[in-house]
Amino acid sequence: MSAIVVNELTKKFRRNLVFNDFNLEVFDGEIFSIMGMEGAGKTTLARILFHFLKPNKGTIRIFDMDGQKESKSVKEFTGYVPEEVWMYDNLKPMAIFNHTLAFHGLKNTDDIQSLMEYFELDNRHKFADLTDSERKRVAIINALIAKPKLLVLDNPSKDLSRAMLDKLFTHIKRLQSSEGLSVLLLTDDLAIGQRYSDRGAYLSGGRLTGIEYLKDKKNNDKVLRIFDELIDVGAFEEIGATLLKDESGDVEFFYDGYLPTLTTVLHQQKVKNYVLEDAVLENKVEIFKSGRIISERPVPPAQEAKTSLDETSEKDTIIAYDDKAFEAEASETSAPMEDDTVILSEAPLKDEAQTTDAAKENAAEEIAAPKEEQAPVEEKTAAYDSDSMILDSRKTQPIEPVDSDDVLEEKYSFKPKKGDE
Ligand SMILES: Nc1ncnc2c1ncn2[C@@H]1O[C@H](COP(=O)(O)OP(=O)(O)OP(=O)(O)O)[C@@H](O)[C@H]1O
Repeated sequence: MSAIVVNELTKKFRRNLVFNDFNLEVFDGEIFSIMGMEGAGKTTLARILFHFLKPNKGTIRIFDMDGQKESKSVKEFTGYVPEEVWMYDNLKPMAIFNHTLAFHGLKNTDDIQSLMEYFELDNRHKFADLTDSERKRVAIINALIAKPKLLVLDNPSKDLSRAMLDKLFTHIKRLQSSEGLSVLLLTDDLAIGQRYSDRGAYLSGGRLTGIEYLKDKKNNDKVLRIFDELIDVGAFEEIGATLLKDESGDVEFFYDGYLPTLTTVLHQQKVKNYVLEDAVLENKVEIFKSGRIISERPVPPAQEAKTSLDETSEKDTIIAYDDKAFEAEASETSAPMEDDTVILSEAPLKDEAQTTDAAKENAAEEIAAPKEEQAPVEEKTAAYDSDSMILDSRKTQPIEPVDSDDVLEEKYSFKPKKGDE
């Protein structure tokens, strides 16, 4: 049984088609990341999964339960850490956690203490007075103490330092092997997705592209640079190459297909001056920033047509879970960020309405409020210094108002009991 199965999901906000026949399967016990630019639809997907938003079309099954009709039961064994955390401002973390345990009928109060220590959180301040990082950690602990089978994390890197993220995923991986926890990680940071997931995919144009095994994955991603004049770009695109740069005498493609096919085309096109190099994450980021889609990997021909392969093309690049490879890539891709490539806190959407049913259904659950970001105090670990791989499509994704019946619930909060503060 899979943790999540989404079938032919379509979601639009007025004329803005966010999901278009979108399909997803997250296996039981895996960490799956969906990586996409800001505005690609990650938060919308999370809200649909938890029935806070109604899709126009499609089915959602969470551990084989109907994500919409049985959403209340689904919430009993799932945890959601939203990008923007909303909680009752006057409560201290401990009171919030005790409420959550009571809601789930659990008594594991020991977990609260150990998780607070692990995530370096104390109980001195009310929620309203916490930093964004502390609020996010409250949401994480709140989700974990309910012992979920599935955890959905929406953009955790927005408020957490790399060191804290590393702690979070160390803990998650422990739960993955001891309890079989499944995780859906939604992120606009490719490095985070690649770093922590078993499998991942890119969300673009309302669909998932390029599902990849990231753990221990050796891949074939290349960048081809051609310095000849008058190149037939179409001939390369036909075999799945994605155009990165098109200037006379300086053309670049991203290619992750079968290399002999590429060298055949190079040969046919009589290309003389070219370089084929291992791609770095930055190349993929470039593609996603530009809105282009990495083509499906072409199927290799049955008979390997061995041609005069460029020496460098024989060398595989290791992306993802191997630490050393990650560090190597991180150092290659740590170029300064462009002006428009910063993480930004998404302003809460004011045009969403709330229905009383959904509000009731989620009473006594999480979660948090938007706040100006403060610099996290945790130390950065050297391996995670490639901060530059953040995607941002703000300028191309205006927020449109939505019909009120599109939204089942925007915020979910709970009412505190007397004496909680
Ligand atoms: N309630 C809403 N009303 C109207 N448009 C919406 C609403 N919620 C989301 N959208 C639009 O849907 C698209 C997807 O937004 P969403 O927040 O899901 O993206 P995202 O990938 O999570 O981005 P971010 O990283 O900024 O959170 C955007 O174009 C956004 O403007």
